[in-house]
Amino acid sequence: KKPRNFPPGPPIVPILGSIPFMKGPTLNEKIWSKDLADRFGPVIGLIMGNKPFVLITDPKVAKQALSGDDLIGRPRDPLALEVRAHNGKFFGLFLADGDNWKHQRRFTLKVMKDIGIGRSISGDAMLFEADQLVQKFKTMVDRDVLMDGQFNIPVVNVLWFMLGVANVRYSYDDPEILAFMELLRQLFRGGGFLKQFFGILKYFPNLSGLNVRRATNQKLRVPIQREIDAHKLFHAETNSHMNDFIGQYLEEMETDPMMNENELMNICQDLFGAGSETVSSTLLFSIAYLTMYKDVQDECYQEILRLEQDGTQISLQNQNRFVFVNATINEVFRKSSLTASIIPHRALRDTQIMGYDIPYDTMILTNMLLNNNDPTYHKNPEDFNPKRFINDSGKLIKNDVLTPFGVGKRVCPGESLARGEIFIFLAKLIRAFHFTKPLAHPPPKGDVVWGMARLPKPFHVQIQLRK
Ligand code: HEM
Repeated sequence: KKPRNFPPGPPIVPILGSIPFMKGPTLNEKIWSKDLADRFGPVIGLIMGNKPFVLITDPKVAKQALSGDDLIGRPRDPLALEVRAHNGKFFGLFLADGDNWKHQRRFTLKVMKDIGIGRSISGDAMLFEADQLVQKFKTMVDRDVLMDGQFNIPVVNVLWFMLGVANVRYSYDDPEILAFMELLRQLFRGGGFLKQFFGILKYFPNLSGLNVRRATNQKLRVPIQREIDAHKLFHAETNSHMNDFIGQYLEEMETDPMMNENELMNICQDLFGAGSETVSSTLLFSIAYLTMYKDVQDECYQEILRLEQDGTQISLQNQNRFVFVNATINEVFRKSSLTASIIPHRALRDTQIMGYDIPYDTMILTNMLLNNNDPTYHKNPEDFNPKRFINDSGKLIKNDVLTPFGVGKRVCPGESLARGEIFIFLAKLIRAFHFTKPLAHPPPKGDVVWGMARLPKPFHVQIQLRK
């Protein structure tokens, strides 16, 4: 049964809930369709399986709803409970909620600000990785190259750098990092939030991918645990201060009873899980769009050259001066809609949105995919046009509707890190290479495959060294 005064939505039937009354061939297409918003408006009440679920399609309503405290829980995903919970409780950042989550998040944000983006040293790590990538790409020029996974190692290296192995970087053929990366990829590509509507899937662990997810998760913990142990040993032997994330967390544990090794392990898993495929996929989408829209690629290159001639090098400190490159990155976020929605939220108490009743435990999603393609917010949304993010005075426009990192109290803690990395990698690549259509394969079209997010379908390009 639908709850009383629930937001408007399609009728429901037993077991499947609203699904038979939603248009589209797949569950993803049914949920993110324009049809639902056209029929029911900005706040839509659905029943999925037997669970109440509210989809917010208006960006202003989403911003307001998510900035309060009522809707910042995370649903108790029955499949994630099997894989990540201890005694029925979630730890870390991604899946947890409540006071413990708030505490861990506050500490993580503080340390990430100190070491992640605020310090030039992490910018140096990004520049170093970007230069290695340029060297790697130089071995692939003048032929068709399959773009799939090229950015994973440099992106994971930057994360390892921040978490705790500042003096070690993995090379492109290191078997251990390749295996680690493949696990992250499997988790992200095979995942999908919508499976959680159907708790029954946990009784079919092979069919639902639960067994693979469980094994992958176990394997991911191994190198993280090794680093935690190495930090503990180093601290015990030298008693010296450690300024990377793992080191700072271990030191905090000595005085703060809410911090413990289990939380630390879960946070590290979350940072890798949320911070690798997202960034590398955005970079892949960027290469696809730059190849498709040569004029945009040329304008990025001209900006980089112009600033270089004025003495402005590609660096985190100078990031804001590269207006057109940053506008292009925003347009990649909009056009790809890598994140079609926020990660599902949960009502922590009975509450209201726009006068409708939202009962405790209701799942909440937004529809950023729809907003990103809505002509009310983005003129001619089908065009790839970075200039929509630049005003008449040549400054970057902050567009409140484009929110790839979410909004409100659970907004992505990795936004600055991600934007910094994407900028540095992309600017360095555009400076060195020209990306053109492949010779013997179909040209990229920005095609998407669904996993935990909308991910780029592998495509071919030709890489030419700029003279
Ligand atoms: C292109 C890159 C990225 C995009 C588009 C992205 C987007 C998002 C979105 C939409 C959310 C959900 C917000 C919500 O539920 O309301 C999120 C959460 C999160 N992201 Fe990111 N993200 C990116 C990169 C990163 C990076 C680099 C890191 C860390 C190193 C990271 C760590 C996290 C974590 C830990 C959460 C969960 C936060 C919580 O629930 O408190 N993300 N991200």
